[in-house]
Amino acid sequence: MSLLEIRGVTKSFRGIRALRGVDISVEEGEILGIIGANGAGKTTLFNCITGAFAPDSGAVTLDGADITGAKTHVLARAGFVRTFQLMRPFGTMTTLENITVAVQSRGVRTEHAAREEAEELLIRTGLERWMGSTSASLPTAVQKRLELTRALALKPRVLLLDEVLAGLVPSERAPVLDLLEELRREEGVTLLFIEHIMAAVRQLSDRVVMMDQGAVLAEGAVDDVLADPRVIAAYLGKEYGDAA
Ligand SMILES: Nc1ncnc2c1ncn2[C@@H]1O[C@H](COP(=O)(O)OP(=O)(O)OP(=O)(O)O)[C@@H](O)[C@H]1O
Repeated sequence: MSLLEIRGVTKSFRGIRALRGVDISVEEGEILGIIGANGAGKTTLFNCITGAFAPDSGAVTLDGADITGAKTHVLARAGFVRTFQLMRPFGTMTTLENITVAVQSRGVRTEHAAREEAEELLIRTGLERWMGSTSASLPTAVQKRLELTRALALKPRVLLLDEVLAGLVPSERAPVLDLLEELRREEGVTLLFIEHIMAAVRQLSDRVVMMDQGAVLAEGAVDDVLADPRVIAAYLGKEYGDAA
């Protein structure tokens, strides 16, 4: 049994079939890259896994337990943490306050202990010089690292990243990728990430799923999927120039 199993998941929005029977299994500790053109259904899949939407049909299981349509807070307790394409830190709070709140949300801790842990995390993710800055004032690249630090503070079992590298220039991507590699090495976190930057998909993925028009078109080892003529025709042929 895989850690996370998505079976026959469908979801429509007023006649638009965003997901048409998606089957994906994810092993514990695996890093799964999810690629596909705009509108392929990637974000809707995340929404169906993390409880933002209930699927119309199909099932999602975690460790064999049915979590289909469970509420976001129940899934958060089960260890699902998600980042969004548009980041959502509390803009008027400082970086340190944001991470302290995330640490506290894991359970009852004294404010002092939570703050200490938050400081350690911010040092680890290279954000110590921004500890006192309000989150809204940070440059995009730093906000992305803050979003990842917040995810780390929640100690995820399954982490879902939605285009965490979007809007970053290549030199800004490297520290984010290093952080994700470290997460894999040191925390053994199971990671599902949606990404258009193919260099990052190649670097991080143990396996890749390519979605097209609400369905899985190809899946397997990263080199095989990226060389698959159907993937090139449906996605890479159009976008690889920009994405690579
Ligand atoms: N809340 C919603 N209401 C209506 N339609 C939606 C909603 N969410 C997604 N859709 C539609 O479902 C389809 C799949 O969208 P989705 O955002 O999942 O694609 P995506 O692969 O994540 O694309 P992108 O790479 O642009 O983020 C699209 O046609 C989209 O317009």
